[in-house]
Amino acid sequence: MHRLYPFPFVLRTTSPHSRRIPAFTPIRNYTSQNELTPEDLEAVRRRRKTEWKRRQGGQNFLDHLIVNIRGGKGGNGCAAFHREKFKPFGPPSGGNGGRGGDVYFQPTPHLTSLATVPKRIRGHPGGNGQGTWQNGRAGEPLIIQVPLGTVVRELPRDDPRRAQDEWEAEEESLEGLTPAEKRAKMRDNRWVHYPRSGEDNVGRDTFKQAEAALYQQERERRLARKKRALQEPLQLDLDSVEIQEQPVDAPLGIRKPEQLGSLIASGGLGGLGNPFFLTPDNRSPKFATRGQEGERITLSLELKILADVGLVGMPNAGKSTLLRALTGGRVKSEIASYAFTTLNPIVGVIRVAEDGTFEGGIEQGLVHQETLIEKQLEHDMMTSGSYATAFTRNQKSKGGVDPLGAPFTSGHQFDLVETFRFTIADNPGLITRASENVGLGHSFLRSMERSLALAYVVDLSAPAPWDELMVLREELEKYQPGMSSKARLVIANKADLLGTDGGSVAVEEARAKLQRLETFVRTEMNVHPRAGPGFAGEEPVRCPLDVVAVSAKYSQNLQPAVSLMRTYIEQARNRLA
Ligand SMILES: Nc1nc2c(ncn2[C@@H]2O[C@H](COP(=O)(O)OP(=O)(O)OP(=O)(O)O)[C@@H](O)[C@H]2O)c(=O)[nH]1
Ligand SMILES: [Mg+2]
Repeated sequence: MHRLYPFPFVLRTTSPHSRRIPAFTPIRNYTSQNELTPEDLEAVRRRRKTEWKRRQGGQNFLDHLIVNIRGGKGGNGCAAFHREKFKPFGPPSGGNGGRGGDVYFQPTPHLTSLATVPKRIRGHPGGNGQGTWQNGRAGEPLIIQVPLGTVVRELPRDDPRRAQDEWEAEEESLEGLTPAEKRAKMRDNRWVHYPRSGEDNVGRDTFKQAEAALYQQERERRLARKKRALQEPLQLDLDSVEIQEQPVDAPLGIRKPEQLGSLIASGGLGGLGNPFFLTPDNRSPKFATRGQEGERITLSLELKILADVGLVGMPNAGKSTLLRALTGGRVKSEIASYAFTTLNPIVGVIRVAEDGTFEGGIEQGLVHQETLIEKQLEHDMMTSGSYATAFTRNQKSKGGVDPLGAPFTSGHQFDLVETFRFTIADNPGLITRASENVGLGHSFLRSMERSLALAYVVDLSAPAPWDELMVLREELEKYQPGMSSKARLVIANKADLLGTDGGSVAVEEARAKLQRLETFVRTEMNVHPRAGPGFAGEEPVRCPLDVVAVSAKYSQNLQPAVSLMRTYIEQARNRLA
């Protein structure tokens, strides 16, 4: 049957020409309820553009996915009779079908994106039964690995993205047939007949009884499934890896318990062979049942990136540079002077030592260039052979003279004194009207909902950095009322660009600008905006913010920022504990 979709562009075909269908194909034959307003079209166009941007550039990071899953189909039962010399009427000997394979989700720490999870998952089918009482083999369980921190939710029955269940699919395939044709087709889908006895079977009472019982069981199963989906829809928070230890005194030769994960969709039962239908008044049943369809379920998967601190800022504020500086260049976040360099969140780990130093702060004067320049430098060094005599990271930390640079004096055995570590997420830039999905939208903010603290990053060299702050706060509030109260810190980046000529006037100006920013934050930003339904009529929440001026590019003044972040995290963790 041809279906009329409200959006012509959601139709997926394998034809290469389908890509050329413009997004705004005129839509004809529209009923009034399908009428699309220009705003709808604009919203859809923006969503598609956002998705396209997020996927381009080889970054196949995915944090939200809808998957359709089917358990494996059970194998068919067999209708056969035992044949042996001098035994003219052997007993029925058809084997049962094997059970369909179940589908499991197993969380694994090795994955960081949902990109590897297939959108359509089919369990393995069970084998068919055969003559001489041979049962079919059971379908192997299918284990799908998902990243740790995946939240699995079953889509409710009224969600348009939900795929049909097996009965709805059958009903649709029967549409337009006469009742007799429907009955015949349904019978075909459920029964296997002994050769040349189909018509004869259908007229017999024993078959009719068996058929009625089968339909009855099916109705009960369908009802039970509906009830389960309504009362206890599947909801899983896969944030721990299951570890099953084999007891140490287990006897030799016992197989290790297999780690399957969480059961998502069970396979269908195998069909029954004809011996099952043997009764006192039917000594040669010439029919068997087919295997049942596996359970069908549509799930929404969401990946929670768990970072303690999230960086929020306009494009080009220097968030990626800051992440590189804080992690001592370990995180290769891409840096470039154009907007929207970062397309997906990136998480880095900051390791803090006992005395407050952190890994990124050890090598003084480290400069974080733009990715392109850095690659060129690396290439030049590679071709000139300078790497041949260079020290490795570990050699450097043991003290000694690096042939490439100045003597390395710190001798910091970092791993020995690390006392605190936290994670920090670099995010794509947020701009005005991001909450309306302009720019890269705000979908990445989802992963920041769970951050313990947020830090605004602004460009201090911009004419009015305070305006950026207002926009950022407003967008956070529009995304989720109350979210901006998580922000604790304002990082005024690119401080190196102020007072560059060294003249006292320029330095004074720079100081005045920073002071103005601090005053603005103290007076305008310390009270939570009373936006959103949850905040109407409540006392304004006080949320004082700290301001730190840094230069991410030249790794300067980062230590105060790190110790402040550490304080927020410790406070938040204590509150949670
Ligand atoms: N002078 C100076 N330039 C900086 C500093 N931090 C970043 N930059 C430059 O600012 C530009 C943007 O830096 P990114 O780190 O890519 O900015 P971003 O905020 O991650 O940008 P998006 O990913 O597009 O949102 C680059 O050209 C950096 O070299 C700094 O402290 N001083
Ligand atoms: Mg960036």
